[in-house]
Amino acid sequence: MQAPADLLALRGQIDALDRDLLALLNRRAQLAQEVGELKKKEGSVVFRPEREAQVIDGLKAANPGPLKNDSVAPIWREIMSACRALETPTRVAYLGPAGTFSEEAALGYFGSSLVRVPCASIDEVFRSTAAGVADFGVVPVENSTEGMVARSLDIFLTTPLFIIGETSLFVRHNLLRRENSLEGIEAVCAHPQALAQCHEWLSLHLPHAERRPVASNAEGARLAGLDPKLAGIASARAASEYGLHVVAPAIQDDTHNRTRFAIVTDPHRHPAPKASGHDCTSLVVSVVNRPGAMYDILAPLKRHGVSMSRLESRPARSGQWEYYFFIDLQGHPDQPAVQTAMHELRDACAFFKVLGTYPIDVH
Ligand SMILES: C=C(O[C@@H]1C=C(C(=O)O)C=C[C@H]1O)C(=O)O
Repeated sequence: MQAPADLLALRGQIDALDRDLLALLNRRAQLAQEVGELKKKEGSVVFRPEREAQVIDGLKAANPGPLKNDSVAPIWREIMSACRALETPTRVAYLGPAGTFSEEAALGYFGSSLVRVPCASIDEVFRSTAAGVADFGVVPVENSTEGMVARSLDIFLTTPLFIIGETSLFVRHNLLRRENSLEGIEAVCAHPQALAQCHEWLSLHLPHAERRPVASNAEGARLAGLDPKLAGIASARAASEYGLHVVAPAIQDDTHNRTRFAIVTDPHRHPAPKASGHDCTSLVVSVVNRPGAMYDILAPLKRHGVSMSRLESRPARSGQWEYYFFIDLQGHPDQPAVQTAMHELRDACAFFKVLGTYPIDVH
């Protein structure tokens, strides 16, 4: 049946605009190529997280609508990803295999024009990035239900890599299986964090099924694809990747479940991002255990008006100190108040390491 005339007319206008957009995007891509040539001459790096954050911030501020501001960031991340790929390939390591939330975080942050380097463990993500097999690594650092990701934080203590960005993701866990039914599931295979985040649902609906921890949720989905007695807990993308049914969607106990990821790289190959205007500086420190030690950490921040957006403690395993504190400060060391507060903090601490300074995640 012929579409009504006004629909055809509107679609005609959309087609014409798409041609204009394509021409504009190609002009943008050419400019990015020229920027790439300049960078090559200077011997400087291609990826500039602070510039990309400013591009998105600026467009959101200028957006007259009706396009929602939430749509601006993902659209321009893709555009910048495609432009960046014309300058140089971006190789990104993350906890694989295909279909993990870490992969989704990598695609959300860098856009889909990237070279995927899936790794078998968080340790391998750090190792591959340090060895130069990947330019960047994406590692989970905290979850809104389960708290910190201990393995990542432990590696941060000693890794030579530093953080140049952050991204966070709504994590929706789904029960996946070959059969579209809950009958006859003997074991649920997933990453220990996912099993923990779905604890109440599993206790209620599959009280007799074994909870089997595996290296990643995608690995659990892969195993569920091989054996009808197994189920996995993973993303909807993993379901299509492994040909499984979503037997029960969104089974996480907390509907606002979010995971925050850090983007890491080698400081010998990549400079620290310059100030973008909305930045975060991550530190790990320890103090000798004596009365007032915690006050000594907090006092310099109060004195210089620097806000702290995160304070996490982790037991030290050396026996020498009691705890390490992971601290996120709002701001960039280019700002005198932040720099002075960090100097004073360093003097008050037995151990002090800057993990990185980077633009705050823009949605
Ligand atoms: C074009 C540039 O290179 C990259 C691509 C960007 C873009 O497409 O806007 C922005 C920053 C860089 O990550 C640039 O540095 O300006």
